[in-house]
Amino acid sequence: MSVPRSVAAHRQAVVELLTGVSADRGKLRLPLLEALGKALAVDVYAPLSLPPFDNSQMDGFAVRSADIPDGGAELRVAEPVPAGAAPAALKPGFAAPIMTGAVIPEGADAVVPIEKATPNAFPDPAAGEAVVVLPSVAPGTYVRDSGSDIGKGELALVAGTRMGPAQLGLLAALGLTTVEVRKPWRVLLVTTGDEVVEPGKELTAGKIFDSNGTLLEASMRQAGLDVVRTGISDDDPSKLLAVLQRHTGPAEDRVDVIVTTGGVSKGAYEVVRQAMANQPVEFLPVAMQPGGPQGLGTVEGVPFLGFPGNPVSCLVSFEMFLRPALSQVLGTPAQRPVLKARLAESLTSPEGKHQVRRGTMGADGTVRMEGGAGSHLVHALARANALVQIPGDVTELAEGDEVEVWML
Ligand SMILES: Nc1nc2c(c(=O)[nH]1)N[C@H]1C(S)=C(S)[C@@H](COP(=O)(O)OP(=O)(O)OC[C@H]3O[C@@H](n4cnc5c(N)ncnc54)[C@H](O)[C@@H]3O)O[C@H]1N2
Ligand code: MOO
Repeated sequence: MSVPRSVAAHRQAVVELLTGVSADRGKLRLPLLEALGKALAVDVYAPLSLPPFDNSQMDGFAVRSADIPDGGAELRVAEPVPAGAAPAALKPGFAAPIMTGAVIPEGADAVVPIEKATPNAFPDPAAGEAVVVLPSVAPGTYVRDSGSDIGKGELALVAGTRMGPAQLGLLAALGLTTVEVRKPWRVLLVTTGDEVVEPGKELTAGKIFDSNGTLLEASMRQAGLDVVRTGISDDDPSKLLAVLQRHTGPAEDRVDVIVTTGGVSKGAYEVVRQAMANQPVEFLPVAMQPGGPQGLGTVEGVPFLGFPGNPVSCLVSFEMFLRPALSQVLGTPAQRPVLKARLAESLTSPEGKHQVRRGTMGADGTVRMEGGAGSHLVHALARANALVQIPGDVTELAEGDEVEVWML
């Protein structure tokens, strides 16, 4: 019986396994929204400045600050400047009603918010000439300078950046409609087990629906991977190996990583273990629960990860090993946010095993457990928003104790 490997050592082994894969699958030009979650393939430089022109930060009056001495001044009201208009220059002695985002007229160098004007409402342009009394204002007040966010020609996003909402929003602000991203890695995902049937099919005695396929495909897609599914493999090892080998050849069908679920522990029909008998794949215990039994190696040179079959175990395996390793090797996906939280309840944990409980982080910084430690508890998993990390040397924690949580 081999000594269980630590969580950190197993994660490092996954990193090393993936480091051997060529990270460069080429580039792909996609419409912005289809690039969500993918990694930028090239540096992007700003084709224009942001803001593109000096503009007002407030609804108010654009003024020449030199026109207003300490104590304020009465100025004549000029033509209003709505957002989107190209205004005329501001004459000395005038104040132009200006809206947030509108171009600062030539000659103006500050904005006085409408709340500080007397009267504190914009005059009706149809009512003829008007005057307004304004307090003095320093040059530059409430003016958003052209290029103050980014200047034309500056580096907007560096190659490798993960395209989230903010990054895509920036590219849209720069007027871009498409972006070059790294072609995502392709993962072959195979769920196994004679007892497992596709959702939607008939559930006969002793059978259960396949939750792992959906759970892991969703996790992988969220992490920016392309997923190839084969359907559920039964308990025939030679058939399983043949399925995997269809995706390990030099052709188009070759994948970058293979992930299976189930068939890795100590039962009499461990299909994944048996299928890997002549492949450089190691089956080993990791000192973690859920996700203790793991398979790791290569099939015809393609990295292979054999996750355990329990649904929570395979999700935890993905979050603890594959997702962080991808972040490290590819730069995407982003790491899960790691927080400290206070336990809302006491708990116990098995000695010598890093336990990953599922919990809900509250707004008050406490975390409460969702369900028990069992790795079959998919309903409790669906209520959780965090993985609660309990190190292997901790066996008891009291309410209020601090724990590390990974936000899902
Ligand atoms: N004698 C021992 N038995 C077990 C050990 C052990 O060390 N000694 N380890 C236990 C632990 S921990 C885990 S985790 C599981 C891992 O088992 P396998 O990876 O071999 O997976 P299966 O036996 O195929 O399935 C386990 C469990 O999960 C259900 N399952 C499987 N696939 C799916 C799916 N696609 N969707 C939903 N549920 C699935 C399956 O029906 C089983 O209930 O082994 C323990 N046993
Ligand atoms: O380690 Mo298994 O993954 O508990 O359920």
